Amino acid sequence: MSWYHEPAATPSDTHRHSAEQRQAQLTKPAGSMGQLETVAVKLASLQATDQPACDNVGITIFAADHGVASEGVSAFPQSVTAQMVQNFSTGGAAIAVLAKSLNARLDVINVGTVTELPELKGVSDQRIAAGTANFTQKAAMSSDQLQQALRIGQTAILAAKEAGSQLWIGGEMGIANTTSATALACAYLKKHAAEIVGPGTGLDNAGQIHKSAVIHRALDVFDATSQQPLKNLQYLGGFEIAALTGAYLAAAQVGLPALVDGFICSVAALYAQAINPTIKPWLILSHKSAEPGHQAVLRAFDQKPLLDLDLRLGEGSGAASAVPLLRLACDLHNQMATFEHAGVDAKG
Ligand SMILES: Cc1cc2ncn([C@H]3O[C@H](COP(=O)(O)O)[C@@H](O)[C@H]3O)c2cc1C
Ligand SMILES: O=C(O)c1cccnc1
Repeated sequence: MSWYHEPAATPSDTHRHSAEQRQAQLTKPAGSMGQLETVAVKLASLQATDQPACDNVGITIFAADHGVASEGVSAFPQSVTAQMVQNFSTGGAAIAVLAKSLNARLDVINVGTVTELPELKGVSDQRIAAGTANFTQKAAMSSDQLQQALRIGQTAILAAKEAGSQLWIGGEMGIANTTSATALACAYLKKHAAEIVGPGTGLDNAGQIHKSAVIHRALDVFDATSQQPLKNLQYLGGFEIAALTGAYLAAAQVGLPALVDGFICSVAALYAQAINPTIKPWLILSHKSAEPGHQAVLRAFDQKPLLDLDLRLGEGSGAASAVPLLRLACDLHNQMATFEHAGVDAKG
């Protein structure tokens, strides 16, 4: 049995129960704070505490290039992946600004840009290869490379846990990775590419038709429609997507709640869940991406994302944007008065 098949930690039923009881006693009609209530209860159960908190947030961005970029499936050139890694390091990228504003720790792991990068502040060079292979021609990566990527994700989680994170956010950067994520979603959800393909960084209609044909071709070549998540990841994935999958698996195993970002991260989480269904309780969906495929992927989780802001960036930016909401949910849970304490009459 590989490490990722080991069962996830067990959320605390005792703390879930007492958090539910506390919510019922707070000075508001029961359920009136909607998902802010349920997510606070969930965090109390996952963190096994009466005082859930998201003060210490760890963010890890995995970056890698994709061979399938050579099929012309992105509105941007492949060089942007490595350039954005530099932008993460110097603080100009959206996720860097969000992390700073949230006072969250940001770690960037280069799992496979095509170009080698100089030493950069906050960036760890763990390149598995110079990008994946073009998966319309051959498997994106070898099974050994897949194992490496999963392990890198696991190691990142151990570091986040060690640093005292109460909540972990994964993010990704990789030009053409919506093509990889869409192919993976098609393989798992048994969809045709044309049903769920989207613009990614901004393809027009013709571009999306071409992208869909490329995915269709890849799925034809590999017959990857089987429910074999590891094989699908190897054939159609990216190093950053597989690292995210490994990270979601490990987060659940070490008992670290993971706030899942948009389309690409959700696909990685979907695959983590397929590999090891026990991890399910540890995933919190942050937002619904504007990328059309996300709708279909979200249906495979039995929870509603917190936000719907038409975001479609990636980098973990949607998850980071939901952190203030989670902090508010925790404050409400921890600080509101009960009916009894405030002398407010309870429901008759
Ligand atoms: C400047 C820039 C910053 C980004 N940050 C995230 N992405 C997002 O866009 C890419 C996926 O879209 P596609 O499959 O169409 O290439 C990923 O790198 C994703 O993280 C970016 C894209 C660009 C251009
Ligand atoms: O939702 C996402 O993760 C996303 C959407 C478009 C481009 N990159 C990422």
